[in-house]
Amino acid sequence: MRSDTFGITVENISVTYSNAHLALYNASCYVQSGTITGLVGPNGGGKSTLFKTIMGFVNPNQGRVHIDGLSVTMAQKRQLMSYVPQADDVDWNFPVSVADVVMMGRYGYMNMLRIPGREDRRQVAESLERVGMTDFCHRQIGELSGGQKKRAFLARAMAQNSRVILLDEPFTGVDVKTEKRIVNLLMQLRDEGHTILVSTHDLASISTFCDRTILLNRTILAEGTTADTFTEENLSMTFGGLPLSSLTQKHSISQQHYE
Ligand SMILES: Nc1ncnc2c1ncn2[C@@H]1O[C@H](COP(=O)(O)OP(=O)(O)OP(=O)(O)O)[C@@H](O)[C@H]1O
Repeated sequence: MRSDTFGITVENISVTYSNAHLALYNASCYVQSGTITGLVGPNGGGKSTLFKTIMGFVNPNQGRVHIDGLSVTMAQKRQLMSYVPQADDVDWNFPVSVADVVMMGRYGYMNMLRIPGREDRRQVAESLERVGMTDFCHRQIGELSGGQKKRAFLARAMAQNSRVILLDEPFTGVDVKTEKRIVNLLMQLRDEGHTILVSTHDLASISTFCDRTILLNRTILAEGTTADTFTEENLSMTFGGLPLSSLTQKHSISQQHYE
């Protein structure tokens, strides 16, 4: 397909977990370079699985992923992608400070001893400043609010300075002001040339900041510009026949609930 181009190319990916659950089936999509692309689908629809496959944390049983034309392994080596995980995927009891977490984004640039240099410290300070977390840099990560945790992990992704940034539900549990702040940062990063893929259950805000949208329910159901893709018909297909008005309210929708 478009593996020679910039952006993320996902071709015919299927993922089966060890419990035999088929989380993704024959999924193909293209995340265009230099855009913010929203990834939308019901709970259990496979969004995190797609992120983890792109990051190389999960191995597909079929299909291929390319990031800026490179295989996942090569893209990892070149620090091409960074990941802001869902809050549930993080051990908040791990005894590290906010500054330590953000410095982890620089590990790929350090030698085995992981002694930060001047540029590493500068990038960490700048990233903390941009997410408004400088005053919290010595705080243990377990002692942060939900919104502060998201901002700390976004700062880590920014310090990594990778072209591609994946964010798994960055708005869950954050207040309106923090959501706006994160959206503004994502738009700045997009304008600086980063490629951003973001999953969210906040359907009401998708059309305000996502250039493109991918609809996923175990496979890709629709993709394209948000104006073309984010239609009542496509959303009904993805979420199983619910009216648009009920979907664009700020809540998450369980696949099982509507099956
Ligand atoms: N490690 C795992 N082992 C077995 N099954 C898994 C594993 N991780 C996820 N699943 C299953 O795969 C399916 C897809 O999960 P995934 O986390 O990718 O969905 P999601 O779209 O991110 O959901 P949500 O919106 O709730 O975050 C679900 O049915 C889930 O139960």
